[in-house]
Amino acid sequence: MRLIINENKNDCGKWASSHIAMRINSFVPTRHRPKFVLGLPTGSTPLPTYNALIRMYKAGEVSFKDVITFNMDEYVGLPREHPESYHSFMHKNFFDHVDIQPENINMLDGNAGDKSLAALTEECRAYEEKIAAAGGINLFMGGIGPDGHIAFNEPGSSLKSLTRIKTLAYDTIVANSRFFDNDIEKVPKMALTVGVGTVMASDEVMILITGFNKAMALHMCIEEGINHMWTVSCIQEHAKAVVVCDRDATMELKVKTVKYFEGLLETEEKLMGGDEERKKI
Ligand SMILES: N[C@@H]1[C@@H](O)[C@H](O)[C@@H](COP(=O)(O)O)O[C@@H]1O
Repeated sequence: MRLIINENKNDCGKWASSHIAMRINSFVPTRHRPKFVLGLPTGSTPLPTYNALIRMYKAGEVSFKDVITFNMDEYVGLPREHPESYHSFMHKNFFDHVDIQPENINMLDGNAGDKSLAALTEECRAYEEKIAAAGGINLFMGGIGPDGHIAFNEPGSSLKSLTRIKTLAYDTIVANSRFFDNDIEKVPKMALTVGVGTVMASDEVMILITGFNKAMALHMCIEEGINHMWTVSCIQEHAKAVVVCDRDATMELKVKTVKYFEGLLETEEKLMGGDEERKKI
């Protein structure tokens, strides 16, 4: 696993966006996977990345014309047009500003069919099937909750889980109430989410972790063992995982850990030259 420590969240956005653009631009289509497949998160953490990607698109540095996206999660029962639905979030903050083809956007429908358990379960099954039909995911970008959840894989989630319905942890409901007038009653209590196993099946995982309130989660992800109570820690087992964090999020890490990862980057820079070359590793 690589840990890229940036000074602040905007620098994280710059690093993550140029990493995504580099992967899209160097993608070679195959019969099995004709288009680049990108997994995407919502939340405040990826906003600097989305903003930077939009700038890069406008500057002609990257195009999403041949990119298929799969979003991580969606609330159950929240109307698609609701300003806090992840559907609205993604269009407002990213899709509406780039050249992605609408038919290449995939998002879970938290109002599928008659919203019965059976209909929602079928929605999740079909989502996994769609990912497989696209050839699997090249790069999954994710954020985390303060409790270390990835997508909506709350503490205790199976590390082999696939896309399914999840009941949200109380901590997550409280954390996300900031988007619902700070009223926990207004926060949906269930969501559809890709599983830990879905994220782990992608070719590469990039997790963004910024802010003091994520410091304990970063510590559990980097310095402790794999644990279903901090589902992001699963990426220790991924063959190609990169965590992009800011200085604030490192506050619970040992000085030695920080210096170790910073030293690795410095050495890579010396040996490999420019940033672009280094990121291809
Ligand atoms: N389901 C989403 C997660 O996928 C996201 O990572 C998290 C963090 O949000 P923020 O980046 O705003 O802290 O929010 C929600 O819980």
